[in-house]
This record gives sequence, structure tokens and C-alpha cells, in this order.
Amino acid sequence: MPIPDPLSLWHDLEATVRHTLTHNELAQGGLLIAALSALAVQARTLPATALNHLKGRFTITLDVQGDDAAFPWLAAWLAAQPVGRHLRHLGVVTRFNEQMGGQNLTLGVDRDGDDVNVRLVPLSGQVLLRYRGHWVLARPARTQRQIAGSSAAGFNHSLTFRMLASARPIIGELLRDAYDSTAGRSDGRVEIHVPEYQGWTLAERRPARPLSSLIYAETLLDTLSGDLNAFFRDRDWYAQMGIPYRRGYLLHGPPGNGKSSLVAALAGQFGLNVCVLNLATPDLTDDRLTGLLSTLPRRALLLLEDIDAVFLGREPRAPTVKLSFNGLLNALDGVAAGEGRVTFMTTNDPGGLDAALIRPGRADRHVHLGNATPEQIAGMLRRFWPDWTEAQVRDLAQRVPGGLLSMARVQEYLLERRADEAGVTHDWATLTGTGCPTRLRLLPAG
Ligand SMILES: Nc1ncnc2c1ncn2[C@@H]1O[C@H](COP(=O)(O)OP(=O)(O)OP(=O)(O)O)[C@@H](O)[C@H]1O
Repeated sequence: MPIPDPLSLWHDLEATVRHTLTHNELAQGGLLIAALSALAVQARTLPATALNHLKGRFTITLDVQGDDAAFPWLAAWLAAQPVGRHLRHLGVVTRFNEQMGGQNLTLGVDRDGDDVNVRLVPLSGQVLLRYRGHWVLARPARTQRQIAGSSAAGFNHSLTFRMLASARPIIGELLRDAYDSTAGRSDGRVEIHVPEYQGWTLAERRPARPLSSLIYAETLLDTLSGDLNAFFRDRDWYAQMGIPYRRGYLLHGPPGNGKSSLVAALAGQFGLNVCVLNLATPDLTDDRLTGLLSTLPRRALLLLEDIDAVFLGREPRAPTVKLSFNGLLNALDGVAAGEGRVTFMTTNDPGGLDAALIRPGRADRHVHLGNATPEQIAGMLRRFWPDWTEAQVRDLAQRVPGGLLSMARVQEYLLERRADEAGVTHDWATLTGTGCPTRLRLLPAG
């Protein structure tokens, strides 16, 4: 470890103390801080039991662990407090489309049109702050931990708030304030969680996509949301019948036809979040998968993406795969599998899947989402140009043979030409039969 230059260290320290005493709104509290520091020094000479007794008698400690849902709210809240600026060991949390509290900095808009925000969160240190007439000592901390079965190391984060026993009533207010100023703003958004070590971490909070913005075969959306509705409504019935209260769906079809979008939109409609897990995640062992399925966040749909990527039948596709096929089945329907869990599995190639993985009970409904039909293309054209007449829409849509293009491809083509209705009409008027996909792909924009 490099040895710090004592002179620069001294200047740094001196500047910090001077700044704290002159700019800090707690300057008046300087005496108190000094008194507390002196007390703390004295306290070190007391036997540990006596010290703990004193602490327990006169103070309250609120401990929040990093894997608790309240942790991000409280960390953001602390960073947003004026004294939070004096915490000198910070970390960066990056979020898309999320305006959380704390010292948010909007970096710009990425290629998907999402706002990219970074937020500074305190990692260690301590500050004394005044909250609702009480002194609160806030102490963020992180400790390194080894991850079982992996050479990688992770960190445990925690936040501790210590206050005098008389301050107990402000704890609820503090939690509510932190929630209101951060998580409370996310109403109507869908949270996307991804695996992190043994648990899940929030990766993104995005506006819920309306189901009406997705265009599938006529009855598909109604059937699926009706099925989910019945599942959530009939919890007691499942219990009476002794049937495990779980529901599984297999969404299959070529890429880009709305499998992932459908899960996110259904989550938005039912006020749920999504936990996305790719079975090809490195280091995914049987134990880790079981752990992940038993610690799913509340009110979350589980999305197992590309389930064909890891096993061909029951055999691992690569020697690096640590998950076993039986481990996957056990995790899906073992005791720890989670009551009330709704699982969506997606695949482009259902042919390569073992029947056991997608049998009823694990995947109760199989839904094929194929390439765009003329009706779906018509639906997409109506969304782009709501003023077009029905005859105009139908005339163009039936020129593209059904089943050749993915909906993502059609969407991209129309997006590029959204300001050029005449160009689209002209291009499509000359489309013929099977030449269509290449032609759509190669036509120059504009
Ligand atoms: N049926 C649809 N209606 C409207 N838009 C769609 C539809 N299908 C796909 N899209 C659009 O195409 C893009 C890709 O869709 P999505 O990622 O959901 O497809 P996917 O089937 O999950 O693909 P993959 O198998 O590659 O993961 C999205 O931006 C979505 O808006």
C-alpha cells in the first residue's frame, strides 16, 4: 500500500476541518461533535460490556443491510442531505430512466432513448446530522466477502443510524421520507431485477409499457391476461385443491417478436416487477439457482430467458456449464420454489428442449409468437400513422408476405422512415412476394 505524503495528508485534514467548521450547517454543533469525540476516546478505556450497556440504554441503533429494499432509498436519502456531501468515500450507481433522490447527475440519453442517470452513494464514513429536532449519527459501511464456489469477491453494504433513545418516533418518519424522495417516485414503473451473487439487484426501473402498444394475434393478449387474472384471484382455490400455487408460461418463436416485451408489459399491467435470469449466467450452480428462486423479490414475475441456450435435451451445451438439468428442475419445483411464483420461459428453439422442462406444472401454457402476419403489420402501420385510412393500411400490409419478417424488423424499418410516409407508400407499392425481406433490409433510409 502506498504511504501517503504526511504534508499533503495534513493539508487535506486541515482543509476538511476548516471547511466543516465554516461551511457546514452543523458548525454550531461543532462543540457537540468535539464533546462526542472526547467521550468516544474516553469510552474506549471502558470495558466493552459497560460500553454496550450504556449504548443499549441511551441510544437506539437502526441497522439496514444492503440486500434490504430500504437500503437504496436510505443511501440515496443520506447522500442528498447537506451533510451527506461530507462523506468522502462514494460509489456510483447507474440507472436508466430513473430519477431517484440523492445527488443525481443526468449524463444524457442513450441509443435506446433512455435517460442515463448516475447517483453518488456513500460507501463508508460517518456524519452527524440533525433530523426533525434530533441528532442522528449515520454510518455507511461496506465489508468484503468471498462468494462461495467462486473466485470473485463481493461486498456487503450496510447503513447504521444511531440516535438517542428519545428519538425513537422519528425512525418511521425517516423511513417514510427516504421512501417518498426516492422509491416513492417510481409509481407506475416496472422494476427489472437481475441476479447479484446470492440475491437480486435492481437493474432498471422503466415506465410500464402499455399492453395496447404490442400487436399480437387477435386474442392472445386477452387470453394471457385473463389467465393471469384467474391465477391471482384463485389463490384459495389452489390451496383447497392442494395444487402448488404456481403458474408457468413458455413463450417461443423467432427473435424479435415480442417475447420479452410481453412479459414487461404484463408486469406493468398487474403492477408487478420482473426478475430476469439467463441460465447461461456464468457461475450459475444448482445451489445458486435454488437460492435465487427462493429469494425472488416480492411481486415479481420470473423471466427465464433463452432456456435453450444451456441444455440440449438434458445435456449441457458446453463443459463450462455448472448447472445440472436435474438441478434446474428441482429449483423450479422444489420446496424453496416460492408460492405464487409466475415464471415465463422464453426460447427461439423449443425443439431442443427436454419435455420435462416444459410439461404442465412448469410451463402450463405454451404460446407461439411467430413472425409478423399482415394483420400485425397493419396494426404497426396504424400506430405509426393513425390518420391513414383503413384501405390504405390494408393495402400496404397485405403486400408483405406473412411470416417472413420479425415485428422488430418491421418496427425498425418504420422508425427509420417515420417522417417519410410517401417514401414508405412508394417502397411498399413496389414490393413483390419473396423479395420482401431483403428489400426491406436494403432500402436506404429517407
Ligand atoms: N408484437 C409486437 N408488437 C409491437 N412491437 C413488437 C412486437 N414484437 C416485437 N416488437 C418490438 O421489437 C423489439 C424487440 O422485441 P422483444 O425484445 O420483445 O423480442 P423477443 O421476442 O423477446 O426477442 P429475442 O428472442 O431476441 O429476445 C421491441 O422493441 C418491440 O417493441
